[in-house]
Amino acid sequence: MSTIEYLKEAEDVSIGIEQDVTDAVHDILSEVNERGDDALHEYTERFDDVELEEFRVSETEIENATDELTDSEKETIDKTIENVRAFHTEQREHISGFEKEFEEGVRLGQRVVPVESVGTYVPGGRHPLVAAPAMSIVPATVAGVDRIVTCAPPQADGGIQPAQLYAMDRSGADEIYSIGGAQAIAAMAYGTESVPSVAKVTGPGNVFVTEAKRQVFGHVGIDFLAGPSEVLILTDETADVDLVATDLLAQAEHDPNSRPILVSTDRDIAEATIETFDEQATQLRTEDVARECWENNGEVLVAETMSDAVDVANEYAIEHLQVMIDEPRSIVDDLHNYGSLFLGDYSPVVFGDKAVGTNHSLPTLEVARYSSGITVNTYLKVLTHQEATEEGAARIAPWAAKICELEGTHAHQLSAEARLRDDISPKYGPGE
Ligand SMILES: NC(=O)c1ccc[n+]([C@@H]2O[C@H](COP(=O)([O-])OP(=O)(O)OC[C@H]3O[C@@H](n4cnc5c(N)ncnc54)[C@H](O)[C@@H]3O)[C@@H](O)[C@H]2O)c1
Ligand SMILES: N[C@H](CO)Cc1c[nH]c[nH+]1
Ligand SMILES: [Zn+2]
Repeated sequence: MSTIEYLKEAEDVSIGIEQDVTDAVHDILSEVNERGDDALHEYTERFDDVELEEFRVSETEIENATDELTDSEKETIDKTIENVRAFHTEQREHISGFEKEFEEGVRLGQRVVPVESVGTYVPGGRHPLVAAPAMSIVPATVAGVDRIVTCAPPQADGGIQPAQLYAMDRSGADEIYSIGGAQAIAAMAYGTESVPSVAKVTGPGNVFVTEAKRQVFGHVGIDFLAGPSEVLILTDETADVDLVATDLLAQAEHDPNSRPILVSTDRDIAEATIETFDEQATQLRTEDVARECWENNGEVLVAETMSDAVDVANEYAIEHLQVMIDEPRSIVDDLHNYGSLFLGDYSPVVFGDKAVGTNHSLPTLEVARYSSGITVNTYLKVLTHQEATEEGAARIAPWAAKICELEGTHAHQLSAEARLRDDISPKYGPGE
């Protein structure tokens, strides 16, 4: 049993999505499915406050966005895309097919092939996230996906924010649409007059986007649920309180529904962080959202021992797990539920969010208990195959037939028995 004490506890500890969001999203999905572009126009006016003639972004708009950026801005974005490509290319090299003779005359194997078409959502409501296109689109290009469709919400002028649009194009999107929220997920899942349907929808977003992905799952594939950002920082008595507070704020500013959590083995550090968080928040241009988030969802826990703290981290199965203790590597083997792990004072979440090359599209809502974040695997299928020679088949047929007999699957039994050969097949049948 872990011994922990809450200095600050979120009032509503439910990690689920509220029923009113579920209902609203259900309506949006049904309307887009039934009425296509007409519904997209209505929702874009209602939620994004713009009227659009075309959802598809033209080559000219992409060129204009590119012209609006300075060389240095473009180089910065290119560098992030390059880093994400390098990391995911390495990842691809560690996923392989194989074929092997498991029994004489029976070869079994697997091939790794890309999903044919994907739709990637790029968040852009509060902040048009500029590194986000690389995170969803680049791994799809590395996997070899044939058709990559991508959507981001329109800004006040009706277009996608220039730096974000540039990043979507440079990351390798084939088709870019200016559509946000649940309606974008619906369009990519069901297809409309303007937007093609795809086999799998991926990418993070707010609660509406996340719930929409949950509801379209089955009709199309999804990556996993990647909702409002979360961080759990684990500290001991050596932590630098200023850094801890800064890094909590960095996720709190994302969304009022974000979850910034501190678990410390040292009470003084925990109390000082609460004070410092408050002081630093006043300096932020994003203070309102960060405070609302901290007020509703911020948590501070004191754990008696490091082992208790590790148990708490595993129970939370948080999106970003930041370890700011004397020897961060000493507990790595004990940590097994997280989206991505950040070790030491010099590896803040923002590096993974924006720059180093690991993926920032990560599971939230305790989904890290069963899923990892976006990897090249997200866009691949592992397809198995088998080939037996006549002799190999004759060796397998008896026991396949026997299993069928036990089940009563008669046609299966006959299919197996059609491959028996008196000279090879071992004896089988009742009593043998
Ligand atoms: N888990 C991850 O990997 C990850 C990564 C990046 C970002 N994020 C999260 O993405 C989110 C981005 O959220 P955002 O809101 O800024 O952008 P967003 O693009 O996810 O959502 C904006 C859209 O939400 C829709 N919307 C807004 N209010 C609505 C309402 N009342 N009803 C129905 N639809 C509505 C609008 O259509 C709008 O276009 C944040 O929560 C952030 O934490 C998560
Ligand atoms: N922290 C987010 C993942 O939850 C990713 C991100 C992108 N830009 C800023 N943050
Ligand atoms: Zn972030």
